[in-house]
Order: sequence, then structure tokens, then C-alpha cells
Amino acid sequence: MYIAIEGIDTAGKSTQIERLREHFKDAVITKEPGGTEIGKEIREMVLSTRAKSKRAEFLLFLADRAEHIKEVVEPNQGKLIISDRSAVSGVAYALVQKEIDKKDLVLLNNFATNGIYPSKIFLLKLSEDELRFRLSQKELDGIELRGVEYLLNIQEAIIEAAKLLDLELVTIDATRKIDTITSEILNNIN
Ligand SMILES: Nc1ncnc2c1ncn2[C@@H]1O[C@H](COP(=O)(O)OP(=O)(O)O)[C@@H](O)[C@H]1O
Ligand SMILES: Cc1cn([C@H]2C[C@H](O)[C@@H](COP(=O)(O)OP(=O)(O)O)O2)c(=O)[nH]c1=O
Repeated sequence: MYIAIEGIDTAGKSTQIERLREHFKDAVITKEPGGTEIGKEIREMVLSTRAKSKRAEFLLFLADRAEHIKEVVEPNQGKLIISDRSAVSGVAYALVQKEIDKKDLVLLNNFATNGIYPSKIFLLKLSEDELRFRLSQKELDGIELRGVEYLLNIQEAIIEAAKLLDLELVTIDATRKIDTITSEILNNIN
């Protein structure tokens, strides 16, 4: 079973994945971008340099995804695979940029993944207040309103992306206690 944890920055993805790692000792824990050798280089490239072309950036994420499916997901189909982000992030971030047709977003992801998608997506959803609080705790200097709005738009786009890709989305209230969230995820996996 291949599942993905999705959510905006500070939603608690890494925190929950560490909990799941402790719980499922045999699970394959992975991430996008950067879950493979080539993926690490692509991740470095795409996150450190701003591509002039949004399409080029999108294709780099897709290349990372294609390699990730081939190298990590396909060989471990018999195991529990838990991924920090997935094609859903790919479609969501691109939806907000509004540069690529929705139909093409789906087609290109189908091409990259060879039709292999997570069977369940967990969206860790934050309220605006909690997002502002967590960003302030991160001591990022001067989070502008635009930054918060952008992330909230991405959060909405994650829901639309799951629909476009026809994937099962489980929305989790990520403002609650870490343990409560872990229990809800575990109940949904079992
Ligand atoms: N349920 C929670 N309640 C309060 N704080 C949390 C919760 N989950 C995570 N955090 C904190 O929020 C911050 C971001 O969490 P993290 O797991 O790194 O998010 P992400 O991987 O989605 O960016 C960290 O400081 C973490 O300790
Ligand atoms: C997988 C993927 C991620 N992204 C973005 C989401 C994140 O901003 C960034 C990945 O950074 P990362 O550090 O992995 O995420 P986080 O902010 O949760 O710690 O790349 C895309 O724009 N497209 C994609 O296809």
C-alpha cells in the first residue's frame, strides 16, 4: 500500500512521518522531491535555483517523480510505502501558478507515474490562525500576508489536485495534538 502525506509548510508532515516510522518498522519511508539518488540532485537544482520557466520547474519535479516511482514505489509495492508529498503536490503547486492546463497537468503526471498513484492521500490541514502561529514560531522574518495567502491557496489546491487525479483524500485537522493526529492516520491506514 502506497500512501502520501500532504500539506503546506509547517502542517506537520515530517512530524507525523517520524511517528509513522516508529510505528511501522518495515515501512518504506520516502519523499518527493529527493527520494532517489537522481532525485536528490533534482531537488537541489529545483529548490536552490529559481527556474526562469515555470514549465521547466514543473518538468524537473516530474522527472524526480518518474524516477521515484520507478526506483522506490514499483519495487516495494508489497510493502507499506509512506511518502512525504506526491503527485498531488505537483498538481497543487502548478494549479496555483495557473500556467499549465488542468488537462495537461493530469496527462503529464500520468506519463511520469506510469499511472501509479498513492491509494490514499492524507491532507494535514491548518487553519489560518494556526498557520500564522507556526510560521511565527519558525522565526521567519516578516511573513507577509501574501505568503500566508499563497500557502492557504496551495492548501485548497491540494484538495482540487486530489479530485483531478481521482485519488482518495482524507482530510485531517492538523491543528490538534500530535498524538491525536497520529491516531487518526493510523485508524485510516488499518
Ligand atoms: N500537531 C501539532 N501541534 C503543534 N505543533 C506542531 C504539530 N505538528 C507539528 N508541529 C510543529 O510545527 C512545526 C512544523 O512541523 P513539520 O513536521 O516540520 O511540518 P512540515 O514537514 O509539514 O513542514 C514544527 O516546529 C513542529 O514541531
Ligand atoms: C513534489 C513537489 C513539491 N513542490 C514544492 C513544495 C515545497 O515548497 C517544495 C518541497 O520542499 P520540501 O522542503 O520538501 O517541503 P516542505 O516545505 O514541506 O518541507 O517543493 C512543488 O512545487 N512541486 C512538486 O511537484
